[in-house]
Order: sequence, then structure tokens, then C-alpha cells
Amino acid sequence: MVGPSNHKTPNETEAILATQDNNTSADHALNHSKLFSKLNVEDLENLQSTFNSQSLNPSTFSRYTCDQAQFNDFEELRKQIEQCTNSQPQCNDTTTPLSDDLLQEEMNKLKTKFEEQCKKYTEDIQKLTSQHESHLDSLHKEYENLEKEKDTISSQLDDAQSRIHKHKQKISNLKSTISTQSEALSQLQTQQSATQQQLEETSCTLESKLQDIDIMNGELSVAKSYIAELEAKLRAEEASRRKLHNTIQELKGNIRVFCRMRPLLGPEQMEDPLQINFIKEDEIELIQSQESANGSKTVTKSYPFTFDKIFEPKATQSEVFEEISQLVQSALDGYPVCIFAYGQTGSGKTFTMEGPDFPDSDTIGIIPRAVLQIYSTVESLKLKGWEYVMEGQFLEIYNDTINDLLGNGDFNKKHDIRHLPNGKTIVSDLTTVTIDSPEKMKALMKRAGQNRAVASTQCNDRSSRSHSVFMLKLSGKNTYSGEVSEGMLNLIDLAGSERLSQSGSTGDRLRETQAINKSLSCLGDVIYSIANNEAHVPYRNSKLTYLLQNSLGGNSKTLMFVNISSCNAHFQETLCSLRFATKVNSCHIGVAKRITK
Ligand SMILES: Nc1ncnc2c1ncn2[C@@H]1O[C@H](COP(=O)(O)OP(=O)(O)OP(=O)(O)O)[C@@H](O)[C@H]1O
Repeated sequence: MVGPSNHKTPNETEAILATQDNNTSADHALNHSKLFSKLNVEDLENLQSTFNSQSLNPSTFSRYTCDQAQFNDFEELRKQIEQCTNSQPQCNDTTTPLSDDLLQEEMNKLKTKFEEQCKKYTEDIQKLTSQHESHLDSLHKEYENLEKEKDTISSQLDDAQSRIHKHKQKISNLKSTISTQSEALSQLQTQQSATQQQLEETSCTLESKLQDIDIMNGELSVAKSYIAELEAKLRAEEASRRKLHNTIQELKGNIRVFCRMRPLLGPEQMEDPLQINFIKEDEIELIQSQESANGSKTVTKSYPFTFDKIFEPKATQSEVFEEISQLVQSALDGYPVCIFAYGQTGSGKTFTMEGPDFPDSDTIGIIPRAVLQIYSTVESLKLKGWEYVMEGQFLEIYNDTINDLLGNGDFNKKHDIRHLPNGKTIVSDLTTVTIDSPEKMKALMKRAGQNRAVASTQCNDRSSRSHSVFMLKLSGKNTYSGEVSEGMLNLIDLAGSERLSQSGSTGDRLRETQAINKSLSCLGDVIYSIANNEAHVPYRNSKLTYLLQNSLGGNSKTLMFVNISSCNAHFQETLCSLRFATKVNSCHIGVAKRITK
């Protein structure tokens, strides 16, 4: 219990505490102890409550203050207050009692001081708290930044680790590749050394081969010059062959005559055959048996004939062509060549020149065979530098008028015959066809056949009532020597030479026969004039003779086929034909000239 005499006023308490301020810190504890001993319990409890109202406790203080000395003072003061509060009765027993007012005053002072100090401490603490909070905020931000940084670094780390892992994987793969490559490299090196060795060996072989090639090149150039020499020789020989061939043709006579007798056909085989003896290949004898004037005996008369060649009825088309193939060659060599067939109607002229109505490869006549031969010869001549162009024209002389057999069938067109100074004969406005294939030749023959005037007579159901002339122009050029040649092959199928009395023709047919006979008679006149070396040769008397002027007059190599029948009934016609042919054969018409540039 605290008596009223022990109770101190705040002023007293403050005074007690004020004394403290004048003392050194070493005396603080003792002074406080003395002071507190003067305070009663109520004073101390007031003091304690002041502390508590300031919300000041040591733990809070220690959290915020950095001043250890202040804290220690404060703590000491608090402990003393606490101690005095707890031990008030004893203090009251040992200390000198103070008056109540003084104590109260002391207490008030002390309280005020504490309150001020507490306020100051509180302000400090607030300041410190604010500093601390700001510091804490910045730390917090820093922490957050660091956290972020840590996250970034962590993600970078993860990324780096993943990359490291990948790199490691890559490195491992590379290592494995390097190991494989190293192995391959070593194998390649082994191979390379083997190849190197092979290369060296090949190089040696190559060198020896090159030496061989050099030797072979030398041999080749020798062979080439030998070939060139041979080719030159060949060309020279070809030229000489042409010359010799021409000489032979000349020696054989300019107008040569071949006689061909056709076999008995169909019903003719029941008739009397012509009596003929084939004495030699160029000699025949025609026999005529006649009753004597009184009819008591049979008189035989012999008519011998000699020609360049005589073909018996069994002679094939190929055998006949073989004999004239040299003339076809002459045309290729640049000579004008003329082959014509003469004979009575039905004696085999068309068969000889063209072939039968439906020919095959065995029965085709001279015209298609000549074209085929020219084709094959042109091919072989290419090796000798010759290149040829073949152009064909086909005309007929009907009633002394020229018709174009390759034209459109319009026979009203007028065609003139002209002889050039170089020996060439030209017919105006004729269709010219380039014959560059055997098919073209066939088409050409077909067209001519369609256009050709054919009329039936009593003598022959396929009798041509016109002279047909196939003209083949052969233009050649030698690419080596530059030599140019222009040959001409005229293949003429004359109309039948039967006598008017036998033909039984009347009207138009009679006029046709008269025209045919006139032209053939003109042909005879020309032949006779040439054979008798007459100054004037009547070529212009007919279209036929005018067309054949160069062929008969010396520029051409000319061959006549005289076709005869096997029927005895045609004896007189046959005799006439053979006599005419003999006259032709005797014609010496000069030397054929080759057309070259
Ligand atoms: N050597 C032969 N072998 C077989 N048949 C032939 C022979 N010669 C002619 N003939 C045939 O005799 C017939 C008459 O021949 P071709 O038509 O050739 O006579 P041609 O003299 O031309 O008559 P034309 O003067 O009337 O034109 C034809 O049927 C023909 O096929």
C-alpha cells in the first residue's frame, strides 16, 4: 500500500528524472534507483502506462533503432520503473519520505520527459519505419527484379542447357560421322593409291596406244592417198570405158537393127507358121513355098536377111533388154539415143517397148527396164561423183499431129518441133515430169496409156493407131570434176505398118491408116535418101521424120527393132518389114556426138 506521504507529483518525478540529465551515464542507474525509491506505486504505474501509451516496447525499439546506447538507456529506465513498481513497499521503507507535491511534480516531469523521449523515439521509429519500408520496397522490387532476372536466367539457363544438350548430341553425331568419314577416307586413300597405280599403268598403255595410233594414222594417210589415186584411176577408167563403149557402138554401125519375131498366139497356133531358119544370131532365112505355075510342084524361095541381132520367138524381154542396155548407158553418158520399133500391126512393137497390157517384172518392156537400169546406174555413179536428174515427156503423132500424152487430154494444143545447133531436139509445150521414183514412172505410163489414141482394127484388137514417143532427158553433173552431161533416150513405138488392103479400114480408121502409112513411107524415103547419100533428105515431109531428124541424121545412136509375126499369113508384111529394116541397117549416118558442157 502506498501512503499519501509517499506519493510524488509529476513535477517531483520530473525533477527526480531531471537530475538524471545533469549526471553522467554512469550515474544513471543509481540516480534512477534513488528517484524511483521516492516514487509510490501509483506514480510508477502511471509512468508504466505512459510507456505503454507511447506503444513503445523494447522489442519494437530494438527492431527500429540502430542506436544501441539509447536503447540500453531506455531499457534500463524501463526495468527500473518495472522494478520500482513491483517493490514499492520496500522502497518506501528505506527512503526518506518526500512531500506529495514534490513527488507529484517529479513524477510529472519524469512523465513529460518520458513522453517527449517516447515521442522522439516514436518519430525516429516512424522515420526509420518509413525508411525501412522504402528500403523494404526497394528491396522488394529488387527482389522481384532479381526474381525476374532469376527466371530469365533460369530460362536462359534451361535454353542454354538444352542447346548444350543439342550441341553435345551434335558433337556426338559429328564424332560418329567423323569416325565413319575417317574410315571412308582411309578406304578412299587405299582406293586412290590403287587407282593411282592403275592410272600410271593406263598412262603407259595409252602412250603405247598413241604410238600405235600415230603409226596407224600414217598408214591411214598412205591408204587414203592410195584410195584417192585409185579413185582418180577409176574415173579415168570410167572415161576411157565411155570412150571405148562409144567406139564399139560406132564400129557396130550408127543405125543398128535388131529383128524380133513374136511367138504364135492363141488361135494363130492352128495356122501355118512362118517358115524361117535362124541360121546365126544375126542371120535368118525366110522361106516361101509356092506352087509352080502349072501347080505340079512346090517351089521354095529363100530370103536371107542379116541384122545386128535376131531374137527368136522364145527370147525373153530380159534377153532383149540385155542387148540394148549398153545404149541406155550411152544415154547416161551424155549421148542422144533413139530406139524405135517398126513392124506391122500386132507384130509385138508395143510388147517390146512397153510390155503386155498387164505386165509383171518378167514381162515389162524396154521403157520401164531402161528407167530401172538408169536408177541403179545413177546410184552406183554417185560413188564416182555423178548426180542425175531424169525428166520424161511422152507424145504421140496421130494423123500427123503431135499430142501430149502426159497432159490433160486436150489434144487441140499445137506443138512445134525444133532442132537446136547442139543436136538437141525440142518439142514445144509438152508436159515434163521429173521421174524420181519407179512409182512415178508407172503412173506416167498409165497416164500416157489412157491418153493414147487406141482404136480397134480387124488386124489387131489392141492396135495403136499412132506413133508414141517417150523422151527421157538425163542431166548429169560430176561433183568431183565439174563435168556435165545431158543424154537423151527416145523410145519410139511406131504405129503398125500393115497394108491398107489387109486392114479393112474405112472412114476415120481409113484416114488414120493413111496417115500412118504416109508417115512410115516418109520414114522410108528418109532412110533411102540417107542410104543413097542424097544431098537432100526429106525430113520435113512428116512430123515423124522431122522429129527423128537428129536420130537418123547422125547425132544419135539409133537402134531399130523390126518386129515380125510368126504367122505365115503375114508373110508379105514380114518380108516388107525385113526389107525396110535391111535398108535402115545399111544407112551410115555419121558419128554420134556426146552432149557435154
Ligand atoms: N514376144 C512376145 N511374146 C508374147 N506375146 C507377144 C510378144 N510380142 C507380142 N505379143 C503379144 O501380141 C499381141 C500384139 O502385140 P503388140 O500389141 O505389141 O503389137 P504391136 O506391134 O504393138 O501392134 P500395133 O502396131 O497395133 O500397136 C499382144 O497381145 C502382145 O501381148
